[in-house]
Amino acid sequence: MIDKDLLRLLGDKKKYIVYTVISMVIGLCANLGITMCICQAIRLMLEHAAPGKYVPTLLTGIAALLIRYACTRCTARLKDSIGREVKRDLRASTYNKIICLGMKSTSEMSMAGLTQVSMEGIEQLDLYFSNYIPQFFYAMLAPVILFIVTVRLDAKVAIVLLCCVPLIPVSIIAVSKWAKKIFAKYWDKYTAMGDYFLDSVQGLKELKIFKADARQHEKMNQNAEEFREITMKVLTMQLASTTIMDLVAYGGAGTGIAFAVRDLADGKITVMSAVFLMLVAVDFFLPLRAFGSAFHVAMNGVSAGKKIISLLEMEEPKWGSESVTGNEVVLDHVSFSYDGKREVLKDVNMTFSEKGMTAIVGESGCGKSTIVGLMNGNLIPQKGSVSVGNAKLGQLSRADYYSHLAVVSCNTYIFNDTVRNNFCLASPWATDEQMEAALKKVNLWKFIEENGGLDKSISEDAANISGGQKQRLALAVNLVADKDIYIFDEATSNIDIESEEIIMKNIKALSKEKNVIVISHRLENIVPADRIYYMESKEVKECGNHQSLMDAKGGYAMLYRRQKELEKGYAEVSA
Ligand SMILES: Nc1ncnc2c1ncn2[C@@H]1O[C@H](COP(=O)(O)OP(=O)(O)OP(=O)(O)O)[C@@H](O)[C@H]1O
Repeated sequence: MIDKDLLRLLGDKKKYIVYTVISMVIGLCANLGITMCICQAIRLMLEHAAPGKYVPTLLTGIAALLIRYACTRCTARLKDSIGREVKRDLRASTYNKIICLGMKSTSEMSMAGLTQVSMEGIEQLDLYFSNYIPQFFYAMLAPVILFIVTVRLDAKVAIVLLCCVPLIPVSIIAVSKWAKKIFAKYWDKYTAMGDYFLDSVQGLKELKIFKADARQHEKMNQNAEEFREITMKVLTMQLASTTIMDLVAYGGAGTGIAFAVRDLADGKITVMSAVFLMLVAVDFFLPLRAFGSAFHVAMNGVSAGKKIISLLEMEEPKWGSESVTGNEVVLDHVSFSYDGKREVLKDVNMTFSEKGMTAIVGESGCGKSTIVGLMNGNLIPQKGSVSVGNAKLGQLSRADYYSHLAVVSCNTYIFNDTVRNNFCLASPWATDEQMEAALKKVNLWKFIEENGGLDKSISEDAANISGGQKQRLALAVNLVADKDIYIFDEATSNIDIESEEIIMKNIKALSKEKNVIVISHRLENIVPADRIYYMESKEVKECGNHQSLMDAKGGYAMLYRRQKELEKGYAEVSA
């Protein structure tokens, strides 16, 4: 009933659970004190005692009431602390994990899934830790304490009540299997609905253009309907379970009371004992009844907790603490597979010199972007190694390596901020003059100057500038950052010829000083490269400069000629 894995997430907060249970137990004892005082008062009334005789009972009752009040406040505060601190710690650890995983986190778990797990999943776990776990221990202790107190008054009644108590956990266990399945499905449906919604909103433009929005709308409705159905199942299950627990609790208490009344009628117990037993009979069951209610809410937290654990247990790219000593990047007999079954890179050897331009080309799907993933440390090769300078990538400090590395791709993110602040994110020390010079290099300064200068605001994902301007801005930001190793992964795809030419001119100039690695579908762009690796179905097939590869008349030459013909044909059609 308590998940050990989830308990581990509590860390050093376990002590709060102990304090909470102690506070609840003291509250129960105070409650028993109040009940005893009520019984004593009834006895005094039956004996027509003088008012002065009520004073000690009244004072004891008030003291017990105050203790009870203090315990209730204390329990609430402790539960609140558990919830707050667990949430804070889990938010910090999921956030740190997402940061450590880098791009891996978003490639292995959908964005909606990540958001739901790190926001709502953690909220659900709050109830699991702050309510369910303390209630579990309290529900185990309370009937035993009550038994010890009542057994001396009427052993038969105490035994009957204690024997009926386990019926509640039995009913909880009976529905728990059903509940587990339903809650697992509930979370799956919930995240699926979130994924679908986010996907549809992100692709709304395409949906409108394809006139597929109505169909997507229907699918979204269907997802929402499935979620409604599973939610109704959850509620039905909770209602059924609560009804069963109520029957057991009040049925059990009723049976105990019936025995007490019979013993009173037979003269075996005093009126005071009978009243006391009647008043506390239901208390045998209420803690377990409350535990049963917490159980259903907790089950939701368990499903969310499992997802959080699977996120926290995802293997992180391994980094060390060494500093970068050189900028040459070497892939030595590298083989890689995403799923451990299908190899996507096989025995790849590549050298990217400290200075100069090296290109990787090949048909779509041959493994070029996978090589970028290996070079930026987000992927780890199963065989072979990636080295930078004299050190293996895994030995380097990530912060130090990233201070030497820039990766510019067609979807480099531009933040929803001013142009200046986008520069400052990468280079906090950058001056306005440096930014202006970089923007001039990429032929963007005139546009920026006419539109508010460096204070121009860029909207989310650069929606208020063109694709070519966005990519030129990304290049300018990275030029100012002044790194040593530049990877351009399809940095010029989907943009106008003018922007492409400007970017390629800058890349070539950069390669005089830096290690520049270019991946481009358009082979014309990599003609000036000092070295070209031509890949075909996961392997490096050819290597050399453009002329030597053309002379070799192999796969590269064929691909280059085919592209040239296509471009010529396209130019004729468009003319
Ligand atoms: N995250 C992933 N999980 C599983 N397989 C993947 C993943 N990413 C890529 N692949 C597979 O690995 C192979 C190499 O993909 P990669 O993206 O490296 O190729 P590429 O040469 O960059 O392709 P393109 O030129 O189209 O961008 C492909 O068969 C692809 O389906």
